[in-house]
Order: sequence, then structure tokens, then C-alpha cells
Amino acid sequence: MIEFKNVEKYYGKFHALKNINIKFEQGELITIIGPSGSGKSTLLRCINGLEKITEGDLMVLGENIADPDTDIRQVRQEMGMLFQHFELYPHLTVLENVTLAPVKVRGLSQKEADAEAEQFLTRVNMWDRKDSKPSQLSGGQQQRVAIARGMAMRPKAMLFDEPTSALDPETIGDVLDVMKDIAEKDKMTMIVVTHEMGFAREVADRTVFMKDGEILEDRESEAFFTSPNDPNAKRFIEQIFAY
Ligand SMILES: Nc1ncnc2c1ncn2[C@@H]1O[C@H](COP(=O)(O)OP(=O)(O)OP(=O)(O)O)[C@@H](O)[C@H]1O
Repeated sequence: MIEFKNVEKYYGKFHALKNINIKFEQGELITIIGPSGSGKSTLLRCINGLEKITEGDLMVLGENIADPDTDIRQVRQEMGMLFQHFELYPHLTVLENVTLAPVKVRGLSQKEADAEAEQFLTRVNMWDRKDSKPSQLSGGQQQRVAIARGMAMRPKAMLFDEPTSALDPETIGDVLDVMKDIAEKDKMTMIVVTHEMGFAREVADRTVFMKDGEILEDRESEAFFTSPNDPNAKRFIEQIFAY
């Protein structure tokens, strides 16, 4: 469903992605890990067109988004994206945040959108806060609402860019549990850039290790964490688990 073929990405003269070849299949949960500045966010942002690739081909949901004729808005609508900072609309309630795009973009009636929102907000344990404003919620609660908002667009895939790294430690588990539940029950394609190694190891089907713009390892998660092949990946994991 998503495939990078010989992709290069430059920011000016800086070579941010180097010869990327990788395929993500429908229903897979993949985590992307690696040191700061290794190109993880760039890779994710290329998938929904927030960044343009410089060379190569990038197939997303059957469209080559490197082709200037591709309607990127269409592709983006089918792809949920969650960032480190939960970008909820501050002036809207929780319920309004979740129903806005289904009404405006999917063309649902407010009643239909409300009914769907109840379903999604219940799943993330936030239905009882439907009338709250984002500022009245903790970071973890806001991120769970952001997940419900993403799900309400009925995306074919969800991209997560460090969804828990701005959260207080005690709320991280709730957000990861919601992500795990979606992966298991919805068989949603999920690509997650994260520093949560426990989540990568225990929940993700595959883990991709990046360094200096390259993919150095791409393997089934348990095998990767038990015995990484790449020496840089090995060092990275050892450093993280040393703390
Ligand atoms: N808009 C930009 N203009 C110029 N350079 C950029 C831009 N965005 C990212 N970079 C550079 O590209 C490299 C990869 O950045 P990216 O954010 O993809 O890394 P990352 O692995 O996600 O890092 P982190 O874990 O710190 O978020 C970094 O060296 C960064 O400084």
C-alpha cells in the first residue's frame, strides 16, 4: 500500500534520505526508530506529502505521489497523521473536534458524525469529556482525542510522529494502549516513529532502524530487538536499555 523506490530527499544541499527502498503492507504496524536527526520524521512526512521527495518513486494507496499530476489532497484525506503536539482546535469542544472533518470533508450529517464520534471517543475513553475544551485536558487525554479525530476520517493508514514524546510519563501508557487496540481490532496500517522501545518490541510487527538518512535494518520486531544485525542498531538499543 505504501512503497518507496530509490527515494532520495534533500533539504537544500543536505541529504536527508538516502536510497530508501521499503514497502509497508496493508494492516501492518511498523515502528521507525533511530537517533535524533536520522530522517525518521522526514520519511513519514514524505508519505502524506508534507515533504516532497527529490528523486525516486513513492507509491501511496495506488498513486505515485512523486508524479506532479497526482492529487495529493485525495491521498492525504485517506491518511491520518498524528504529531507530537496534539493539534486540536482550542476553541472547539472534544466532540466538535472529532466531528468537524467528517461533516465538512466526508459529507456526513451532524447527527451521523455525532454517532460515529461517540463510538470513537468511547474507544479512547474520552466520551465522558465530550463537552470539554482541549485546555481542560491533560496531554495524554488530548492525544487520545486526536487519535479519535484521526479515526473519524476512516483513514486507510495512520502515521504517528512521536505521539507520546511530549507527554507526562503517567499518561504515555494510556495512549500506547489505545494505539495497540486500534492495531489489533481494526487491522489499521500504522507507521509509528517512536522512542518507546517496549511498544516497538512488543506491539509492532516490524521495526525499521534509521541512521544518517539510511535504513540500516528492517526486521520482525522481536528478532530485531533480540539480536540486531547492524552494529549501529545494536549500539543504539544497548544505549537505550542501559538507562
Ligand atoms: N525543513 C528542513 N530544512 C532543512 N533541514 C531539515 C528540515 N527538516 C529536517 N531537516 C534535517 O534533516 C535531518 C533529519 O530530520 P528528521 O526530523 O527527519 O529526523 P528525525 O530522525 O525525525 O529526528 P528526531 O528524532 O530528532 O525527531 C536533520 O538533520 C534535520 O536537521
